[in-house]
Amino acid sequence: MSKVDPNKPIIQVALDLLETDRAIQIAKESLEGGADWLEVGTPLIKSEGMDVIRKLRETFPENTIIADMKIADTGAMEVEMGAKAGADIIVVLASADDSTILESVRAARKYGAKIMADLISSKDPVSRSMEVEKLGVDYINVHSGIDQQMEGQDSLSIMKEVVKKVNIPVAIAGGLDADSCAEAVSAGANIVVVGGNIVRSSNVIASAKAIRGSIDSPTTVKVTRLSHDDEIRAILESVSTSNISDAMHRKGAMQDIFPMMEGKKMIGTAVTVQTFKGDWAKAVEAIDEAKEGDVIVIYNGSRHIAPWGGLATLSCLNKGVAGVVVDGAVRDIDEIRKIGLPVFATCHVPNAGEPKGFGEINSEIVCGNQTVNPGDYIVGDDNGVVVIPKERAYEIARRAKEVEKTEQRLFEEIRRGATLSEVMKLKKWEKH
Ligand SMILES: O=C(CO)[C@H](O)[C@H](O)COP(=O)(O)O
Repeated sequence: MSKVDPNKPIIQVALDLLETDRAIQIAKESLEGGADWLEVGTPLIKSEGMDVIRKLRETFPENTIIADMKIADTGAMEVEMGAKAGADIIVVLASADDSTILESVRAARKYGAKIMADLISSKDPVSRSMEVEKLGVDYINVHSGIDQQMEGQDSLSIMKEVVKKVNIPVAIAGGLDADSCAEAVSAGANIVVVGGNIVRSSNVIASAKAIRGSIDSPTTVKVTRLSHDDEIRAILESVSTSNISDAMHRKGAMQDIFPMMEGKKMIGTAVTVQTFKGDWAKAVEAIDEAKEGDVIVIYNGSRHIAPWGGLATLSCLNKGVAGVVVDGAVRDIDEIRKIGLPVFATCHVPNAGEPKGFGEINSEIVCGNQTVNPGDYIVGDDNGVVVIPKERAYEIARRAKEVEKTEQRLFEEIRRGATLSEVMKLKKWEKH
């Protein structure tokens, strides 16, 4: 097992996968890219048991292997299992009872293994890190779990406090990428634990190399902080409506709403319009209410009379409106296509209604059979339109990004010759 050298930060690649053979392949690529330690991720252990540790030990006899068992109880028995299977370091939950941690440490000593305490979900991580150090653990992992990351929690600020309080090596985990790894190492982390941004990338070697380069010269990496809204938009820019639908468990996709032109991506926050069969006054007045980056979302209620056309579309350009969605008809489709603003609707027809002024702007509406509230994030592409409730926007954007990264890896494996059924292991994972 390699020692922790304060001058050479360690990359611990978290193999959060479900199959042994894919884990071994990605481990090989990670090591080629400069990773140091191999972590058998919790999902992999739950899916394949101790055999995956044995297999990794057999394949990588010289590398440090971590079993991320997140032990909560029966410390001695579970540490013995992991150590005998070939793990050098076994992970226990720092929130486990002191007796569990003590028993884990005793068993580790007996089998020549070490203990890493994971602070995930600890109520007071800084205090707990000092307590578990006294109990004899060898490493502390300051960790924002995958679900916590999706809600915006990050482990860097906690890690900066922990490194001041303990004398044992400190790891950090939770959605780390090259920039945040550099920031973490600059702030005192000895070990960076990276899962998704290596193992769910289409080019594992390059991703590992990028992280190796960033932590070996952390001062050269400039970390840019985006506003919350800009960060959400940046993530949504990199995913499809299909990824978002998956992230929302098939919720959010509007029905019978189609792109009026191909190849347009639309991301924005909803300005909603409730109108009636072609009455275009409120729809057009909504342009005046909209701010840059908004999407005007209109419930029209008719497939035959349009409340929207070329003039209104052109008018949107003056306000920086990101796009328009109409549950119903639009017209002047030739002009709309020339203007190029993303417009999504049920259909297009020649006739429009009158500007009578019935309806309301910025109330809750139903569009494409989906509830839309003002400020909800609206994303459109060649597949269609999805609505993301504003209060879940960051979480869903992050989860959609994880879906996209996983798919990138599957595309790569199919390019290497596997079939979709093989890469998905469909036979193994059919619901029984
Ligand atoms: O232990 C874990 C989740 O419980 C992960 O291994 C850890 O969070 C690192 O993965 P990622 O970089 O994708 O967050």
